[in-house]
Parts: sequence; structure tokens; C-alpha cells
Amino acid sequence: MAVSVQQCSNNQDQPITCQNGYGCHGYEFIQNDKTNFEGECRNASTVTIFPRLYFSITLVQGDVPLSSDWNHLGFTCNKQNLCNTRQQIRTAVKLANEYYPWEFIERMFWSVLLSLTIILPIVVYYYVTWKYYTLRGRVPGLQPELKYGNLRQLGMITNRRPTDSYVRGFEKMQKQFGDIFQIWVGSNHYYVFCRPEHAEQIHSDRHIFDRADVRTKTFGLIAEDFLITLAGSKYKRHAKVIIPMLRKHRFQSQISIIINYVDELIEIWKDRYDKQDNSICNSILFDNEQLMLDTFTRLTFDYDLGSLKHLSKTKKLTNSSEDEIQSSELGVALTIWIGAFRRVIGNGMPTFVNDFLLKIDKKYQNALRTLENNAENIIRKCQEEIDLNNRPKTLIESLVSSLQKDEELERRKPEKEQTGITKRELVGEMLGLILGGYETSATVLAWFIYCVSQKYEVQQKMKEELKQHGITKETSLDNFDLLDQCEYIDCVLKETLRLAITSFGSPRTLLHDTIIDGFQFRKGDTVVSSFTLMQRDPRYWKLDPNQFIPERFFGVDAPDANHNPFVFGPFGGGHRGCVGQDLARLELKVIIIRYMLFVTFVNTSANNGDHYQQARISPNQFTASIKFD
Ligand code: HEM
Repeated sequence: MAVSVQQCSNNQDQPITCQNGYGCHGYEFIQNDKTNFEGECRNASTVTIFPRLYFSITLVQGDVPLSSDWNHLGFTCNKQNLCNTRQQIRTAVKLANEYYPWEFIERMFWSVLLSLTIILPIVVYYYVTWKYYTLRGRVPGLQPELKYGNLRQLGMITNRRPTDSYVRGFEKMQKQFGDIFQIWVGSNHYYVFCRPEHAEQIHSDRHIFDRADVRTKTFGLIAEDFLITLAGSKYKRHAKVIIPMLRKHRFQSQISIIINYVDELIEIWKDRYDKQDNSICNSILFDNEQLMLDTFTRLTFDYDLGSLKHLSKTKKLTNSSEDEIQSSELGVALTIWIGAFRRVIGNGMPTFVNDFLLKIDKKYQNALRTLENNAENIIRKCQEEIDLNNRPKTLIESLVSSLQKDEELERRKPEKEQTGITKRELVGEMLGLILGGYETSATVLAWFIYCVSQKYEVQQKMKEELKQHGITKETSLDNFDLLDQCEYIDCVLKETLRLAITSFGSPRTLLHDTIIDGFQFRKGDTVVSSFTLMQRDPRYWKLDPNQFIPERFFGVDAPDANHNPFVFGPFGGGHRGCVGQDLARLELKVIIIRYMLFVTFVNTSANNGDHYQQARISPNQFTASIKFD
């Protein structure tokens, strides 16, 4: 750390001229300031950095008048004189060392370090508290706690485990604060809105309300190239390839695929429960998840994941076959991956912490590799079969035919001008779509079974309707007109979607400052239109909204047929509403029809109507007895 001046290698004393009476603050400074000083010592003559730092500290602290200071050090600069030669500078530095001894610097160094180790954590604590866990503005809410936000205060988490759904937390907040409140779900902050006029404003202006940042920070950590996490030009580039392939008519010729899979599950149930003493199924959600995994992946990616085959084998097989091992490996990978997703959205940690935890989580990384390998298999299979001269017929064909020919070239273009998608993006989309496409529908199916198992008469009415339209076990169902005639089943599905709590609402992040209902919100704030609360709010429904009554929508005089459209939004709304809703409705309707042709679900005494929070919100410890017709 000693102060030193190195010799110029050519050993010439170069004159340095100081102009306008400028003080000479060290040799480096002189060298760099071409405006005020002329001449320089060529060939790397340097004064180490310390004299400058040291001078600037000690000059202030050491009580030496600035004007005379450099005179002490042997510098005499004024307009007329040559300022210094290097010899003078050497003298100056030597003098400086005598003036301000080394111990003083050392003392300074340690005091600064000590202050930093005390001050820094305090500053970080206050910064994190202010950024993540403080009420904002005038909107009412509960003062949040560090790490948990309002999760613990609202009973959504106890002993670090999720114990209640976010929706129940939202309900408590609405009761306490009214239709507009703010809530901290861990480190995620939302302004929540519970009236249809709010929903209308939020869903109508795409230039202000866009995909929520919080989605990109949760979904984005595990599927960064998934549509739900994208915005702007990249979103448009992906949406162009995906959305047209999810329209209802695309799947008309594939209804038999849905039927085959649902029949496979019914066969499994038959095997397990028909003519058995105990016909109680306690894996309703899990079984439906396997059904939806296979159905969705086959419909969209033309690939059989084999989840139902695995499900049927697990009970019967004692010796595991290769097929079974492969299938279960994939199933395990999906479970781990989705488990990571649930953690990320539920643990309340800031994004960078979750990002770090995922990176060091070996199990998760292995699961991801397994999933990516499977996605690559699907792509390879499609690439072998696809005829690029024909228009794509399925989602996977559309994705594969839009693969960029030269990724490097596209990358160099601005995002707005890029076309197609990269291989990496394709894999990301596949994983994201599988997650978005199967879990939600499976959860709705579980809710459907839950609701109808308590209402025998609703199931009888559906069965009657099928008979009325001549729909039997042999009917192919690929006639949309015939499907449309089953209006009561539509009402049952709509009522299920109204009551099924799958998420708390549609979150959006503001692209510009705006005012909602008299409150000012800033660019970057995240707002939520809570359709889940409105769907069960007595102000907006004529019949008791907490009851499962499909008749509220059925017939010309149906009491709730003319409800405000913005109080019903199971698929969200606006330009970032669910892109899979056509497909989901079709799958659900066909599956419900098949269920009603074969079985009747009966409530068991174990059900208490409770629900629990996972990635989706599902009926808690739900069981149903399955009777075969
Ligand atoms: C019953 C089944 C389903 C339900 C209840 C459901 C619900 C939702 C909801 C509430 C949203 C957020 C909308 C918003 O923020 O306004 C959403 C978005 C999305 N859903 Fe679904 N969904 C279902 C099925 C599907 C299926 C089958 C797919 C796949 C094809 C899918 C793909 C997506 C995608 C990609 C988004 C993000 C759209 C965007 O950000 O632009 N969903 N879904």
C-alpha cells in the first residue's frame, strides 16, 4: 500500500504545465486532464491509486488549506509557471507520506469496514422490508410481516406450511376492508378488486393492463419460455404459432382420443371398485390428473405419455416392465417439477432466492432434464413425420414447422422483427402448456365429481338429457351440433366452473400509471380482478351463490342466466385470458358425458366441503363412491 512513483522508462522529465491556477491533485489526475494540463510523461509513468484516494480523504480531514496544500507538497502551479517535473512529483508524494502516515489510513480502513458490516445488514433489512413487505399508498390492507407478507396473519400458512387457500385469505380481507384492498402473498404484492366495473376496466385496456410480472417471476422460473410468462413482441411471436391451433374445430376429428382415454380410466375404476365391498375412491384428483395428462398431451402433441397405462399397471403388476419404469420415471419427474412450481408460487420468497434454490436443487434439475428429454423425443418424432409442404394440423406440427432455420441470425435481429421460435423456446412452451393444460382441467373435473356426488338428481338429469338426444355409449360425439344440444350438461359445467375455486383471479401489471375507482396506481403495480370472489358474491347472483344449482343457468327463465358478464371469469378475461378455454370446455364436456354414460358418483361421509391450496385449489381429502350403471 505504499505510495510510489514509478520511473518513466525513457527517464525523461517531461514538463507539465498547469493552467488557470488549477490545483494539482496527483499525477494521474494531471495526466488525465488534457484541458488544464499540457504534456505528459509517456511510457506509463504512474502514481498508484492510493495517493489520490488518500489525498482526497486527508485533505479534507487533515485541516490543510487546499490552496496552500500543494505548495507544501512541492507543487507550484499557476498560470505562468511550468507546473511540475516528475522529480517534483516524487518529492510531493514523499512529503505526502510524511504528512499523512500509514497508520491513519489503516485506522480509516478498519473503521469504514466496521461501519459497513454493521450498517449494510441494517440497510438491506430496511430495503427488503420497504420493497417487499410494506403497505403502499392509500389502499387499505394489513401491515405485512417479513417473509410471509399477510400469509400467516390470514391463516393461509402455519408452521411454514400452506394450511388454507389464498382465496380464503382474500375473503377475509374483503370482509375487513371492502372491495378494494392490498395484500402481500409472501413477497408478491397485489391490489385486489372485487367489483364487475373493476374487472371491466382491467380486462378492457390491453395498453395499460398486461400479463402480471408476478407470473413471470413464478411460472417464469420453471418455464421461462411459456406463453403465460411472456409479454410484448416475444409474446406475439409465440401466440401466433400457438393460439390458432387451440380453437375448438381443430379437435373435432380427435374426439375419439378423448373418449378412449376416459374409457381407459373408467375401466381402471371398474377393475378397482366394481363389485367390491369398498367402492370408495380416494384418488379422484390424482386419477383425473393422469387422465388429463394423457388426453392433453395426445391432443396437442400427438404423444402418449402412458400415465393411465402406468396407473392400471401399478395395481396389477408385481414385476416391473421396462415400459412401466419409463412411464413412472416421467411421472416422477413431472411430480417433482410441479412440486417445485408449487413451492415457488407458495413459499413467499423473493424471486432471486427461489431462482437460487432451484439451481442448487439436484432433484429438480434431474427432473427437468428428464422432461426436456421427453419433449425432445416428441419433437424428433414430429420432425420425422411432418410434411412441411402441408399446413400444420396440430399444435406440435405448428410449433415444429415454426422452428427458426437460423437461430443465430434471428437472435441478431431486434425482437420485433424476429419470426418463428427457437428449439429451446419450443421445449419451454411444451412443458408450460402441459402444466397449464392438464392440471386446471383435472382440478375442475375433481370439483365436478365433488359437486355432483352431493346431488344425485343433477346426475339423473344429465343422464336423462343424454337419453333424450339418443346419446349412448356407442355415440361418437364428434358432431358439435349434437354436443351443443346437451344444454343442461353445459349448465352443470358452467355451475362447476363458477363454484370451483381454481385460482384467486386474473393478475395484471400496469404498463402506465392509471386510476381505478378513484385510487391512483403506478406503472409496475400488480392488480387482480378477483373473479373467484365475485362468482360467489350474493350481490351478483339471484340464487344462493354458495349452493351448487345448475338450474340457475338452465332454460329461458333461468334466474341467473343474465348475470353481469364480468362477475364470471373462470378463464380470466381480456387479451390475456386463457388461450386453452375452447379445448378445456370440449374435453370437459366429452369426459362428463362419458362419465354420465357409465357411472354415478356418490358422496361419502368423509367430505366436509373443504378445499386446499396447491398450484390450483382443490377439494380437500375428497372421496367419492363410484357406482357403475
Ligand atoms: C378448465 C381448465 C382451465 C382453466 C380453469 C384455466 C384457467 C386459466 C386462467 C384463470 C388463466 C389466467 C387468465 C387471466 O389471467 O385472465 C389461464 C391462462 C392460460 N391458460 Fe388456462 N385454464 C384451463 C385450461 C387450459 C388449457 C387446456 C390450456 C392449454 C392449452 C391452457 C393454457 C393457458 C395459457 C397458455 C394461459 C396464459 C394465457 C396468456 O398469458 O396470454 N389453459 N387459464
